[in-house]
Amino acid sequence: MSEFETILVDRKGRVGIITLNRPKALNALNSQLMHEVVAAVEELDTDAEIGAILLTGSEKAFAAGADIKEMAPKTFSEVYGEDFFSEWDRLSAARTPIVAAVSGYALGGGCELAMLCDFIIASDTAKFGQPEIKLGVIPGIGGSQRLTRAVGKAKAMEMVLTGRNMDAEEAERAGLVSRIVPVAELFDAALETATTIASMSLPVAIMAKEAVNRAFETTLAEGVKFERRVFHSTFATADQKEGMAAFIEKRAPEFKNA
Ligand SMILES: CC(C)=CC(=O)SCCNC(=O)CCNC(=O)[C@H](O)C(C)(C)COP(=O)(O)OP(=O)(O)OC[C@H]1O[C@@H](n2cnc3c(N)ncnc32)[C@H](O)[C@@H]1OP(=O)(O)O
Repeated sequence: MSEFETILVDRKGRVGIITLNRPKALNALNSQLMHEVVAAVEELDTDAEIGAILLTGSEKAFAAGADIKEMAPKTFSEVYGEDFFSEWDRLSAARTPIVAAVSGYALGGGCELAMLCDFIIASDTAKFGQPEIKLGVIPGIGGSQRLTRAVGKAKAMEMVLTGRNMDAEEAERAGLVSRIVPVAELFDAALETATTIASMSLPVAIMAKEAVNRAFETTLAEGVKFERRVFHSTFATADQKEGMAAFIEKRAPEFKNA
């Protein structure tokens, strides 16, 4: 695994763990951190030994947003010219399931990074928000789109226009997070979830992820048709044979990721 300065990368079994590590800046997402997270995800994504990725921050902050100090002096020609923040889009191309474990602040780019993951497990101290408007800008890493799809127009519009934060309970009620756990249990709970995902057949997990994501990109009829075709494809895997044989023989499956 490559050497990184703003993140820590570790492995537990088949789970790749990326921990944002700029504690003094509450994990503010500067360019170096962005390059490193994207590189680490891409590296883990192409590693056949990895079946799930866990992305987390510190207890106080998952990430307090894009780095305001780095961004402040930039000009229009610079941000437009370099298509500033477009590098984050590469996370959407990852096929391996990515779980975000969020404690404390997930604001602006931090909330957007969590939403770039496949789902979010939150601690009871988590706070989500898109406060960019208070800085005279708007979300730029997909927040206006992903937050709206996650929580609906009314809540997303209020948050984006006022910069109000949501606590973990509101985020769970609104559908932004899959569940809340006590802060002391967050890492273990998220790792257990990621380990469960990594214990499944990787090609089938990738197909399942692709099918759920298709719901955001297409009509219901097209989405159901896509799901049906991918479901049919699972019968081309050895793991479908193994999974069903294991059930019938009353034993645990031994998936070969094939
Ligand atoms: C523009 C786009 C597309 C996306 C964005 O993400 S814009 C940024 C959105 N985020 C924010 O506006 C949140 C900014 N941060 C805060 O409001 C506060 O830091 C806090 C409420 C999250 C926490 O407040 P607290 O008093 O507990 O801590 P601070 O003393 O304010 O912060 C500690 C340390 O971290 C630096 N910091 C925090 N957030 C950022 C950031 N987004 N960018 C750069 N630096 C950040 C903060 O300046 C302080 O460092 P110094 O003591 O060295 O100033």
